[in-house]
Amino acid sequence: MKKTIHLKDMALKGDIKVPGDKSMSHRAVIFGALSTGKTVIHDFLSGEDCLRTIKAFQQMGVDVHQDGQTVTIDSKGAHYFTEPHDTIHFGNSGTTARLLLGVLAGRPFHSVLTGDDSLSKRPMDRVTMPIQQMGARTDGRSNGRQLPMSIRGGTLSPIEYELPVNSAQVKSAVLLAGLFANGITTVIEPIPTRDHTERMIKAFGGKIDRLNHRISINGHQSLQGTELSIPGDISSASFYIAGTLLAEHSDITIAEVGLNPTRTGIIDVLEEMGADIQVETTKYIGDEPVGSIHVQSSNLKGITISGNMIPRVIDEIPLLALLATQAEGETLIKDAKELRFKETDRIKTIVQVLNTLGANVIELEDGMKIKGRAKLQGGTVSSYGDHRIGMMEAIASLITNEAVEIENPNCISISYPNFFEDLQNLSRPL
Ligand SMILES: O=C(O)C1=C[C@@H](OP(=O)(O)O)[C@@H](O)[C@H](O)C1
Ligand SMILES: C=C(OP(=O)(O)O)C(=O)O
Repeated sequence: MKKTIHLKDMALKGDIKVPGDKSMSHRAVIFGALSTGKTVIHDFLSGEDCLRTIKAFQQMGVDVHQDGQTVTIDSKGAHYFTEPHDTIHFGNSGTTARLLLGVLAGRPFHSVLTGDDSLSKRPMDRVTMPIQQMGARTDGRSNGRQLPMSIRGGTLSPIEYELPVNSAQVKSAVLLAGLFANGITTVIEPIPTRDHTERMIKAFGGKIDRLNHRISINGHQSLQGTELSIPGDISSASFYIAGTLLAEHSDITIAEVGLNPTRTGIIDVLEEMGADIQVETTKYIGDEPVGSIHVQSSNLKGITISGNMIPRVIDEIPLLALLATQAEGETLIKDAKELRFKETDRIKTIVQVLNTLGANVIELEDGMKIKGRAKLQGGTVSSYGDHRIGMMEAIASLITNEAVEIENPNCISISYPNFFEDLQNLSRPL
């Protein structure tokens, strides 16, 4: 399957609300299942990845009902989870795999876990190592490092664990396992990563403490079901932000989008690049700031993106690289080796795609160097089955001379099922 798109001579204009945040949608289902009583989730992201999280809990006997963007969970709590009869399939979702490993570590039954080709290549030992230290038993392919894998959980001992990789998924997995441990589990994160787990547990009546880089959680807390709404996903909003900056005479406002500071690195980086962008926090949903982003076409300049900033823009780097091809001067992205462990090796796929379109990007071990003001031609590029690469290619078509033909565009429904319709609705002839 292929999708041909060409948005040259189009501007992006108007107001939009993007679908619910993917990270928060996963976590709302997880905490709803771990809680006692009824949970109602509004504005849930009904993308393939989050549906995998729902299915996993249904397989453990939890009553989860999805009706469009509303999810209702009736749970008696984790003690009532039952051993799944069948393999649990995590599809393409790294978040489901890592966070569910944390939950299953604390359940005294056996589960067999699998994923699609991409997920089966991604490292799981970053999670199995700490949960084994806590007392879970796991084994899997490649010496236990990759899916398919099996897990038998049980009573866990608390640990103090310093993250060897800057990953919110690993942090969250250890904290979730910590809920089943006899005592206080502490995760030390040298560089802050997204903190939706820490914020959301409070909405379910849980307690978690942060002291500088140390996050501590007590085992055996009783969580209570709740009603909550999921704000728009800033990672999805970023595609339109990038498109607006690239296309002439463009001006959009994105409403009701999550503005958690661990996720707004994209705004800070774009401001440094010279973007005309304004952000306003209008309310809080639970502990999460929510508001609007207003952006207009801008001339950008190249910068260096590195260090502590990387986890705050980790999923936006495909877009930042595209923007850098049009900025004045050179952009350097470094300290971003984690990109090699995403749905694709995103350092390789970004470089490959942008160079095929006519850019000048040099691959580095931990990032890339991008020459600005390149004339992008267009052509045929694959999404490589990676939703964020596919969407970046569609946005590139705003500035390519010829059309962009995207091979395997279907993967976009992993995080944004109506992406092409929403993009079309924002596009106006110049
Ligand atoms: O915790 C999460 O919801 C996520 C964390 C990030 O992964 P890592 O924690 O592996 O960096 C991010 O790339 C992913 O899209 C979602
Ligand atoms: C890396 C991503 O997700 P996951 O790790 O959940 O597959 C992503 O959405 O870009």
